[in-house]
Parts: sequence; C-alpha cells; structure tokens
Amino acid sequence: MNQEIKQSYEGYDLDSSFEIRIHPAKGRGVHAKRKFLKGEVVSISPILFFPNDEYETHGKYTQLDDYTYKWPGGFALALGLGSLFNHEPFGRQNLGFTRYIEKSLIKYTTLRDINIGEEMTISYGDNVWFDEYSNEGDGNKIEKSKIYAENHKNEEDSFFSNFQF
Ligand SMILES: C[S@@+](CC[C@H](N)C(=O)[O-])C[C@H]1O[C@@H](n2cnc3c(N)ncnc32)[C@H](O)[C@@H]1O
Repeated sequence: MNQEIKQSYEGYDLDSSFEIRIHPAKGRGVHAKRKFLKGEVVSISPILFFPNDEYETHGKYTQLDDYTYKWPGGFALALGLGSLFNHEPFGRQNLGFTRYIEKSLIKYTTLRDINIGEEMTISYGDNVWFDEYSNEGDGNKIEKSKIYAENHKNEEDSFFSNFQF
C-alpha cells in the first residue's frame, strides 16, 4: 500500500474481534483485531428482503443499490457486518459467503488464515460499479481488464461465480 493511503487510515473498534478503518477510496472496511483461522465463521448477517417490484420502484434509486445482494425474488440488505465487507477481485478475497434463503441469513467464513490488522473482504464478482482498489500489490487502483483476465485464466474456478452481489 502506498504511503499516502496508509497515512490517511483512521480506525475505531467494534468489539474484541473487529475494527472499522476508513480507506480514502473504499470508505469503511472491516479489519481483524485478532487472528482468524481458515474455515472460521466470522459473522452471520440476518437480511432485510426487498421484493423486485419494491426494489425497481424505490430501492435502486437509493444508496441501497451499493449494498444489496441478489436474492430469489428480489434483493437483500445484510444487517450487521455483512454490509461493510469491501470487495477484492475474485481469488484475492479472504471471506466466502453463503446465502441461507429459508432462514434469511448470510454466513461469512474465512477462506484462509487472516492476520491481525488485515482487511476482511469478499468478492462482489467481475462487474463492479466503482473504480476498484485492491489490498494486494501496492494497494492502489487496478485495471479491470487485468483482473478479468486473472479471474478467467482458470475457468474451472467459475463454479464460484455464485459468490456475487
Ligand atoms: C457494500 S459497500 C461496502 C462498505 C462501504 N465501504 C461503506 O463505507 O459503507 C460497497 C461500496 O464500498 C466501496 N468499495 C468496496 N470495495 C471496494 C474496492 N475494492 N475498491 C473501491 N471501492 C470499494 C464502493 O463504493 C462500493 O459501492
């Protein structure tokens, strides 16, 4: 990460496991305050469901559009930490998520060990709607075409494509 970005981070604690840090381009993000091991359940978010018609008429014209997940019959807002996980290009994220439709929940699980201070991220998929920054490399803005190529170099990974907003 370059010096300019590092210096502009500010943080505040949520509890003994998580803190919020504010990145100049990405906004708030969730960072680990303790070490997490691969396979740990990090968070379970109950969701608030918006049926398609309500979303089409109202939701998509509001800030909700940056936060909701696709859900059968409409869209879902993850309550709690789930809405604050920022995006990393597919393959670089350290959390996976599973939708439990019947229970109206999303469960977030670590894909690898996560060290203290690391940002906890999910992948929103290939088609993001903002200039994409990545924690890897120099931590700066990345070219979408480069990431697309990286994500598709091994098409057998594509069964993960349901890990999308
Ligand atoms: C679900 S919100 C995540 C929480 C958000 N950072 C906040 O402060 O409320 C998604 C928004 O975060 C920002 N974001 C997430 N990941 C990003 C990334 N890798 N690069 C740039 N912006 C990102 C984008 O503005 C996006 O619309």
